[in-house]
Amino acid sequence: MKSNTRKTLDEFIIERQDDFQYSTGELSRLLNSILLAARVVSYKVRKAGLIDIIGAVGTTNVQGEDQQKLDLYAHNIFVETLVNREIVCGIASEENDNFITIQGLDQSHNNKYVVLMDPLDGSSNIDVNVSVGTIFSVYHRISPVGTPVTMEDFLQPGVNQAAAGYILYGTSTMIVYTTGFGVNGFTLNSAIGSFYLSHPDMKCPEDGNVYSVNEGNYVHFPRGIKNYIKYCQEEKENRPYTSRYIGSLVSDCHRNLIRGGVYLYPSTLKTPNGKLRLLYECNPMAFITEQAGGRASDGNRRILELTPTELHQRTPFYCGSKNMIDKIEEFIANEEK
Ligand SMILES: O=P(O)(O)OC[C@H]1O[C@](O)(COP(=O)(O)O)[C@@H](O)[C@@H]1O
Ligand SMILES: [Mg+2]
Ligand SMILES: [Mg+2]
Repeated sequence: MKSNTRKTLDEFIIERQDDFQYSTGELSRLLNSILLAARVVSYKVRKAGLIDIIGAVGTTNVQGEDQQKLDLYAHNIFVETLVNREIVCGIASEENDNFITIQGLDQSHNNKYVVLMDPLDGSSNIDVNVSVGTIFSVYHRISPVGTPVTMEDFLQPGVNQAAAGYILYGTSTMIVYTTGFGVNGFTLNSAIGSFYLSHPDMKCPEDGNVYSVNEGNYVHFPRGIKNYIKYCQEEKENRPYTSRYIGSLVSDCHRNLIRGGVYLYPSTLKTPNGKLRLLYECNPMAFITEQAGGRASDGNRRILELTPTELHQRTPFYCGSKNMIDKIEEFIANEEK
């Protein structure tokens, strides 16, 4: 179907405005701001090899990771865009130790939403031209409007998310998001600068034959996960499964969302809480995956029901096709017997 006969994301947002709780158009404007920033970042990513945006800055973030130029560029573009559009009262980002308080042009602290984000996901793939992404999570504040945003506004369980999504800078630039009424994907026609509905009502197959895990860490994995990986590699039924690991959470989860499959980032002896961050990686990907009929777990509990205690806390993460997550939990439970 030719792009100009498809629905644009702007039209889609207006049409679905009444889905939003507290529907005052603010969440629509917030989503539009994220789209604006995504276009700017996408433009930079697509010519990363030609301009001085590759490589490390020389600083580290609160997780001790070397910050890439594109990490900070994306962080600054999203923060600037959200601040200037007067919609959020606070922002938390992987690239900032603490949350950012946005008081608003009239210093009234009247805005209602907080945004948590991973401005550039898959940083290790930036300078080798492999797909990367941006992940965002939106909550309605719990502190009173008119007062400065608080840490509690960010430390909400994932079930409270008003919206979540990711932008994938891959063969094309896409945005996939949910507001709790299903999952839809839109592709950017960069010649026109509009996102068009390309993946309506996305559904994650209950089963798949792909597993995504960094097997380089195998020796450090818990027994249950080692057993599950052996199970994936067995010559039985529709196995062995295919191993696919891009090393960008957004890209691996996007593939599994469309074709079925499972992404695993287990705890290891070195990192007992795994690597991925609960608030701006796991919660938004879990909300999207569940809304598409998949599942997301820390091996025992539903990710969305975890109660956060720190802004940058990590959690083991298993996400994807429902029956495959059930199987992983089974292997972990058997290990614990
Ligand atoms: O290199 P590893 O340890 O397998 O980790 C890869 C994972 O780490 C991440 O890169 C972490 O995200 P950031 O790039 O945003 O820090 C995920 O995208 C990816 O799935
Ligand atoms: Mg990330
Ligand atoms: Mg990142």
